[in-house]
Amino acid sequence: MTAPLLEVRGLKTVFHALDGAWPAVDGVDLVVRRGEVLGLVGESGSGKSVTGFSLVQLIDAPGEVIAGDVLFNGEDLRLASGERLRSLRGDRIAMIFQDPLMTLNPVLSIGEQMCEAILEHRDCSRQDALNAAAKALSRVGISSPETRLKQFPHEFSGGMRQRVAIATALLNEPDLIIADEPTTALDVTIQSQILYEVQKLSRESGTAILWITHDLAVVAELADRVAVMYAGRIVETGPVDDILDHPLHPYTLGLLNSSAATINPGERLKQIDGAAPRIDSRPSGCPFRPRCERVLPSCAEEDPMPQIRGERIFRCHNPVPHGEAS
Ligand SMILES: Nc1ncnc2c1ncn2[C@@H]1O[C@H](COP(=O)(O)OP(=O)(O)OP(=O)(O)O)[C@@H](O)[C@H]1O
Repeated sequence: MTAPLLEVRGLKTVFHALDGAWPAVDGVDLVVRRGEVLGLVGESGSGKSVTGFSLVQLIDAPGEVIAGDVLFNGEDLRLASGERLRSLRGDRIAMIFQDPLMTLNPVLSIGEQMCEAILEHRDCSRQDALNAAAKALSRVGISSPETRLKQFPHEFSGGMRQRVAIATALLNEPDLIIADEPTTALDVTIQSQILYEVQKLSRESGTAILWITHDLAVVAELADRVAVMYAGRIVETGPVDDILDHPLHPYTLGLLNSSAATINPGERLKQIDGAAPRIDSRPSGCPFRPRCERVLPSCAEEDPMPQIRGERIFRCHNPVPHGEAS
């Protein structure tokens, strides 16, 4: 088994409000191994993005990371200086967002900003940086890269802009990419192309990816392993095929039954009843219990601890038995 590249233990991030400090991320444990794609999946508001930003210490007030270890290559990023974090971000760890304009500067040409991203972390000539940028654009399927480098972000379509953002993220061959819903805004064909290319690139360069998404179809297509998030914690983790074949947590089963991508032709989609709780009104015990079809009296009394079954970890008092995953 490959050594973990990223190991997160007990990560807790709160948002301070007048009436208290409410946990958006509530004791998250995660492992990302070298070169793998880990899909972090869950409904809106489950805490996926806040987890991504907490990992790289990019949480601003009123948010605050208040507990946990974030070990990247063995180094605890929670203890790293601002300077050290800046040098890791964009070099060993890159981020891609749903809106590529969060990473692309609208007033600089693509070539200028890609060069800058290289020269900030590498000692090489501007011409070498430009050559590397052109190569990176070709790798994500952008033709005539030399011409494209002279253009500005607004001269690219949404899909092309996202490819540029991905090419920029890959420039310094990072060990880890944190991708937060980067294909959600794109049409399905472009989404598939980008997923395929990112998977290929990660395999070629050994880059691990934490892919944040609410879409199980993306996870099924791209990920090696999956972590399912609900109400600020990871409720189930395991290899993607095992989770899709036999979810153990009723929430994972609910997500599968409500995704067009994972049900059989002719079957009906079934949404999970109710809505995810707000961070300031989470129920005691298991936070999923008001929506759970397998709820037991003990679920109100005791928050389930993580249980390990082979490569699977889940938090549930009444997991889905084999053969009932539909
Ligand atoms: N700046 C903020 N101030 C207060 N609460 C916040 C802030 N940002 C996020 N939250 C809270 O943290 C919770 C988790 O948000 P997060 O964006 O991580 O969810 P998510 O799973 O990524 O959802 P989505 O898919 O909609 O982005 C949300 O319920 C939200 O209320």
